[in-house]
Amino acid sequence: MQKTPSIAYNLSGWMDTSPEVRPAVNDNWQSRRELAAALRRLNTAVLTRDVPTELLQSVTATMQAEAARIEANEVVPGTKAQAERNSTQHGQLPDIFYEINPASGQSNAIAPPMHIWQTDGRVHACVTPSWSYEGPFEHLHGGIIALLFDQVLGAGQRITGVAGRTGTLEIRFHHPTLLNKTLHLVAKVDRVVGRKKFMVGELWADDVRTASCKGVFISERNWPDAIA
Ligand SMILES: CCCCCCCCCC(=O)SCCNC(=O)CCNC(=O)[C@H](O)C(C)(C)COP(=O)(O)OP(=O)(O)OC[C@H]1O[C@@H](n2cnc3c(N)ncnc32)[C@H](O)[C@@H]1OP(=O)(O)O
Repeated sequence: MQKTPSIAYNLSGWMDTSPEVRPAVNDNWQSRRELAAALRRLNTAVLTRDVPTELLQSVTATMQAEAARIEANEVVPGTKAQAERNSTQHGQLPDIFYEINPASGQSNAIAPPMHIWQTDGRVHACVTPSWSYEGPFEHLHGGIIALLFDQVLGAGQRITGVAGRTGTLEIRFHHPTLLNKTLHLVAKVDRVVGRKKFMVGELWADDVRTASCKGVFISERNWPDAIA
């Protein structure tokens, strides 16, 4: 007997079908997006400027005070807790997941962020990684490429209608990937064998395929709609 997932954990509606980033569901999430963008900008600026020590110390004091103002609010830790809160302000699980995912979340300052959409039985994504994601000189870190693939292939497996967790990712890095350039990813289901979904994907910078990936995603035995 399969356990029926709570409607609150259903991620249908998470995936876009348009290359345009969807609007935030409300002013609260729009404000979070804008704050995340400011934080990314600050991080990249700090990493790429020759900043006087006094200025760094002054900005740190300001940021500590600002962090304390945010921390003074009620704690709602993680996607699950936010979905269970189920308030107008926090939206539904697909909205929350869309906003706070570490690879694609528009409202997560850690995320580049990558935009993902589905069309024609494939999943597409675009992302413009800044200097914050540098690995080898002037190029994208391989671990970040793994993150992007995990997310895109992980989203793509849902074309099968069943969620699953990443079992294996195998990445081949063909060429260095430039920073500060819009990259495109594409992924599709190669085959499904029992609970295993075999995914394939590619990362492109203009007309150069800089990396390719094979992934195996494995559905849980009893909870097909469980989160990724
Ligand atoms: C719209 C939403 C978009 C969301 C995108 C999110 C993308 C991000 C996804 C993630 O990052 S998930 C987090 C990283 N992954 C994990 O934390 C997974 C940790 N590992 C596990 O939970 C379990 O090991 C796993 C669920 C992967 C497998 O456990 P099972 O107990 O279900 O597997 P089982 O041992 O019954 O084996 C089932 C089949 O899978 C195969 N298998 C098991 N582990 C495997 C593995 N790791 N890689 C490849 N194949 C594997 C196994 O050989 C077998 O094949 P056969 O049916 O042919 O015999």
